[in-house]
Amino acid sequence: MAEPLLVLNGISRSFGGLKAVQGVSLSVAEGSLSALIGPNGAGKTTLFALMSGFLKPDTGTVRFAGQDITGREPHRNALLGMTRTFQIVKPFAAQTVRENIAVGVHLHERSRGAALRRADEVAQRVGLAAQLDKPASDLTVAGRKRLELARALATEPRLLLLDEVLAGLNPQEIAEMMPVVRGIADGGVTVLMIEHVMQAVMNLAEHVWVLAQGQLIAEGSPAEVTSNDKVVEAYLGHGTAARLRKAAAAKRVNA
Ligand SMILES: Nc1ncnc2c1ncn2[C@@H]1O[C@H](COP(=O)(O)OP(=O)(O)OP(=O)(O)O)[C@@H](O)[C@H]1O
Repeated sequence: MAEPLLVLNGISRSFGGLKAVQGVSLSVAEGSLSALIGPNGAGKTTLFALMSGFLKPDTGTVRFAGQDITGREPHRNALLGMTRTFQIVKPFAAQTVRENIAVGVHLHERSRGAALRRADEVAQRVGLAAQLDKPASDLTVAGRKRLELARALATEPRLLLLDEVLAGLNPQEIAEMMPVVRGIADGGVTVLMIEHVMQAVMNLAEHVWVLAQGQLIAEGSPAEVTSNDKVVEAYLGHGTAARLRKAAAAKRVNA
């Protein structure tokens, strides 16, 4: 059987005395659309940085596309097909949307003309075709999120790591963005997303990993993890699962 596209084995990373990520092992299957969730400060972004080479793990290994890439620079990982987006979106404000997307295309394409033409195709995929000539600074928050997605997609990833692409969007913008993410996965790109918007996790993800205080505490389908006591407690505090069950039982008796 072919090795999964991404395999983490016992990954740990501390910052001073803080164990941000502790002994995380997981495998991402090629072609899947999955999510990494967990409370604030759980270590999700750190784990993305460890996968993609922005940080080096203290211990553990990262394998991607059949190769050991532990500690390898992000640029080399992008060439191999792993690209991440960032929570804080920073486009080149004075440049047009087309030029910003072309920056991503240039990973594999030297010709300026070809990169700009390819940018138009990528913009189409994320719903930015009408904004191509605008400076990036003119985009709304939702537009900037789409641009961040487009720049990543322009590098032609096999694995796309999305760090909260829905954060800061209103419910309508979230509803409009979800099919874009689905479309990218349907187009053959393996997607792993960090996401706090549970509606998106429930609707999009086939598989979910839950991180709390640097450790994986659960994994499974969205329905499985959201009904897991450990997960409820990680989000809402110790004893919550029991309290919720008690409240639900009392409600049934009173009904
Ligand atoms: N470069 C760093 N130096 C020191 N501490 C860091 C660094 N990066 C992250 N941390 C700490 O590591 C822990 C995990 O942070 P991380 O950003 O990975 O969490 P997260 O799950 O992505 O949180 P959020 O959902 O709020 O974005 C936090 O306590 C954070 O303060």
